[in-house]
Amino acid sequence: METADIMIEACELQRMFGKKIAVNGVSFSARRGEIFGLLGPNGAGKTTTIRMLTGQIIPSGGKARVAGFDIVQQQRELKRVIGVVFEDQNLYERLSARLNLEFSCNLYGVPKTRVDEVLDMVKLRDRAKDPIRTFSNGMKQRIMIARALLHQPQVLFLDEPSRGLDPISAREVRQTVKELCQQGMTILLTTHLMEEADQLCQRVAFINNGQIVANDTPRHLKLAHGEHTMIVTLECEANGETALQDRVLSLDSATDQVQLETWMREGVVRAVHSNEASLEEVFIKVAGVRPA
Ligand SMILES: Nc1ncnc2c1ncn2[C@@H]1O[C@H](COP(=O)(O)OP(=O)(O)OP(=O)(O)O)[C@@H](O)[C@H]1O
Repeated sequence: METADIMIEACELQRMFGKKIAVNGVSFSARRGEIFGLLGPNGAGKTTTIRMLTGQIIPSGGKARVAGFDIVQQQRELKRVIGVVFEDQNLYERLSARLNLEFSCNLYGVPKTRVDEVLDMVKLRDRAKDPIRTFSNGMKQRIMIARALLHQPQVLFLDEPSRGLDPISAREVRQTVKELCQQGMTILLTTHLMEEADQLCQRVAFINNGQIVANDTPRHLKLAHGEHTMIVTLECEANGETALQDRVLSLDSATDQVQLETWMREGVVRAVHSNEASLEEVFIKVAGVRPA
């Protein structure tokens, strides 16, 4: 991997709050154009990690660079290259989407011509004139993302982007995140929704009790830690009628393989499906706790 392609590099990051260790030696890296997911249950240390990487709090130990800038020594440069969306939706409800964004342009010295560009990026230009209070929560979230993109950051940080959203709104937000990634944006998001991470992220790190317990692509994690099973659909006779029944067999068990061969010989197998482990199952196995 070219060093220039590493957009986030965290090395042994640590953060104490009094005697409590919220983040305990976290190391990972994310490449340009990648969606990297930091996954873990409540209190795992996800938000604290993001707050350090975005220069909002100072680490108690360790180092990190974002887009090449040291998160402690080069905060001014850092702020120029990152966009951040935290959970609370602090938009002006009575103002239109456009005025909300123009207000931020004034604050950050960005030309107002940029507003239409970011509205296009989140596919809300047709709603530009409408007051925010008429927007769904998902649309509000996309306006927050648009606002974070005004100054053309290279790395976008999203803390629980679909928390509190209904499934349709959450899907819209995920679509926006995917499109931004396709345009080359590097995105670090936190989530406790394993399904969301599986759909979106090229790489994920599982975090629990302030420590990373696994870090890989969702596919590799599922292959390495998931159980290898298949679902066999059998045709059975019951009370003179034919019924279908699903049975789960382990791919790693010799006994189960013999069983499958027997069913095949008997001609009762209707279908065989591979049964991939979910990321949630892998998290529980690796971290020893539920992600949510
Ligand atoms: N300002 C603070 N003062 C004291 N303790 C804190 C502070 N911020 C976070 N913590 C503690 O640090 C730990 C990690 O919190 P953090 O918010 O990073 O977790 P999280 O993974 O983002 O959880 P959630 O999904 O609930 O937001 C928790 O035990 C939390 O109570």
